[in-house]
Amino acid sequence: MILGVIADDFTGATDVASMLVRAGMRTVQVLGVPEGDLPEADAVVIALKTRTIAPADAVAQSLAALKALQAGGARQIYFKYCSTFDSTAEGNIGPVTDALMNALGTDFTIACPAFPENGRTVFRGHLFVGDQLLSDSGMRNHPLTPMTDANLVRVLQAQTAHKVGLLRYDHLGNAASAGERVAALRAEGVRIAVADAVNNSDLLTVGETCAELPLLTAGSGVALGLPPAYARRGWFTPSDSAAMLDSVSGPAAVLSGSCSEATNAQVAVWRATGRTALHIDPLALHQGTQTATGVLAQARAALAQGPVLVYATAAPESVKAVQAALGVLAAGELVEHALAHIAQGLVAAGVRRLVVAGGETSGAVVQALQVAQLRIGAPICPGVPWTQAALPGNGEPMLLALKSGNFGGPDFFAQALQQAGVAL
Ligand SMILES: Nc1ncnc2c1ncn2[C@@H]1O[C@H](COP(=O)(O)OP(=O)(O)O)[C@@H](O)[C@H]1O
Ligand SMILES: O=C(O)[C@H](O)C(=O)COP(=O)(O)O
Repeated sequence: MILGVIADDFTGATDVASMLVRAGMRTVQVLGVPEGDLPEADAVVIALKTRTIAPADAVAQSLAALKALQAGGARQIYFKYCSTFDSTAEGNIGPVTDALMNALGTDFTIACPAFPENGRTVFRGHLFVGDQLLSDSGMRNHPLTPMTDANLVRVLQAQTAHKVGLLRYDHLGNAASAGERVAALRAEGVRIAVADAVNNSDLLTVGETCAELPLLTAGSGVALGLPPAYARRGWFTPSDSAAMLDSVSGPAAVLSGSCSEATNAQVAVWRATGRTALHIDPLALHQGTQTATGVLAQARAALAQGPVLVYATAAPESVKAVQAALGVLAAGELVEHALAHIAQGLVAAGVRRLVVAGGETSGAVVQALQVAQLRIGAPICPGVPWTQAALPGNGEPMLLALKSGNFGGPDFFAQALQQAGVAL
């Protein structure tokens, strides 16, 4: 193993795994910290569900993942978080980064969430989503991690006691210049440098500059720049390793717990087609006037007519009203548990092609399905591949597309299902 990745949510894990596969690395994703040995691969991605949990718990799980990756022989560790730097004020990007640095005995790393292909760029330390500052984008309304400050140096400095600096765009013309700037930052006592990146060329420079650091922290974008740097060092030979997933038949479904602008649009497009779309109302769930079991029964009945969408996805004002009534974390858990229960019931009813929208949602669903490992297939869109799991017990194949909330075009759900051979 060359690269060991610790991802703080499940869609982010498949996102970075997909980027590594595209760059020719044989990549396997495991879900949670496995008991036994890690599979043999160029890169192993350990998907955790630590983005919004208590910092101490996120640190403990990340250190356990580090231990497993080190036992697997990883040369470099990559802490993967969201391209929109999703975190609460307490963390967990800062606390986990600090803990991993201490465990690895390193005094310097970078923080580079940029993913220009999906409109995430960092300029002078400020994160942009398209042409909007992060704090002006839809991410300001995220249910669990509202991002209200685009200045990443300031955001990260509030999460760590170590000095945070900036590897600015004008030092990224080439790896030599970037390396000189890194040396200067280290001499100034900077331990974590936010790295600008406004295009893929910057990511290639960052990859070459950072390929021999014990640790780097990033979104999935840097996974574009690292493999070429590894190949230049003779560490691996790129191959077309995107898994040819099995052809899987059987009913299909979409479960959506993301409330991002992109997912709201995707739900609206699906509903406009007249296909089955079943709404989960968190307040009704809480009051008992709606139950996950009841929605599951409706969904199972509708499978005979074709793929079904079950969604809690809602506009920001509706989400805020639910959170005011139930509490932020309680509302999130209530919906995640409902969608996880429905996922279990749909798989028991024969669903074998499943799209899940939302990082926390995907974590809850995949954990409920007790899936241990994913083979990474071809991308549906940048950052979202189809993956293949073996269901516990009989090992029957199942296709899963774990969609990051902000990724994919308006017609993503139909596009994904058609790519998996579903007739719509
Ligand atoms: N209508 C709703 N009201 C309140 N919370 C909701 C609602 N729908 C979904 N949620 C919660 O919002 C969170 C969305 O997070 P996530 O699944 O990671 O989506 P994203 O990928 O867009 O960040 C989850 O905890 C989910 O349970
Ligand atoms: O946007 C990214 O970098 C990742 O794909 C990711 O972490 C998405 O997280 P989300 O919770 O699904 O938005």
